[in-house]
Amino acid sequence: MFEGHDTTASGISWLLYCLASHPEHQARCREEIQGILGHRETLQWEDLGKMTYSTMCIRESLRLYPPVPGVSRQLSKPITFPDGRTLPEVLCSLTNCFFLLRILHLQVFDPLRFSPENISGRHSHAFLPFSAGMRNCIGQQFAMNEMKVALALTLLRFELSPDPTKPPCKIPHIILRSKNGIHLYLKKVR
Ligand code: HEM
Repeated sequence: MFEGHDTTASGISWLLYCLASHPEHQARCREEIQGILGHRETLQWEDLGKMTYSTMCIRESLRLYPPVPGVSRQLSKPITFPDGRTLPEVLCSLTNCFFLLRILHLQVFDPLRFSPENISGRHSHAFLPFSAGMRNCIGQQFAMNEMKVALALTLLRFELSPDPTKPPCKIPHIILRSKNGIHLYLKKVR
């Protein structure tokens, strides 16, 4: 169940963990969602586009905890780089998004990395949770919307905090999981 199921489950789980671990960002997302919904308890399609801060948090969570830690490709023909070095056709090249995303940036949860001004000069391939090119994720918009809905409906009802006795232990298999699960406490908001 790679496409569209385990990926989204992983994305939502790590997102909730990130926000549980960063109450200040969790509160800001909740305020944003409450401001958009007012007295409503369900989301409308138009609401999703207004979740600016929550979207930045989702992207930051995908950067630190990419549900697909790596993708592999087989070259259909050899490539020669400008400096003369070549990659042969048979080589299966692996882009380790997990490595890439974590090494190129600080390992601190900072949603403002994805503010409009901060992303304006950034290369489009600097952030690759959904891969890129011809075989990128066809469900990425759907996945982002699923994550927004799950986040909004959860934060409207619950305050999240991590269980300090059971920190998650990441295992970057095909899908990024936690070996021991992700344990959070939920407290009713109202
Ligand atoms: C957070 C959620 C998701 C993440 C991080 C994610 C990530 C990815 C990545 C990295 C790839 C490329 C894999 C590769 O080339 O080896 C991919 C492919 C794909 N994804 Fe997603 N995905 C997510 C959700 C979804 C959803 C919700 C759907 C469908 C509704 C979906 C459908 C697909 C399909 C069909 C492919 C194969 C595309 C192709 O080979 O042309 N994904 N996804």
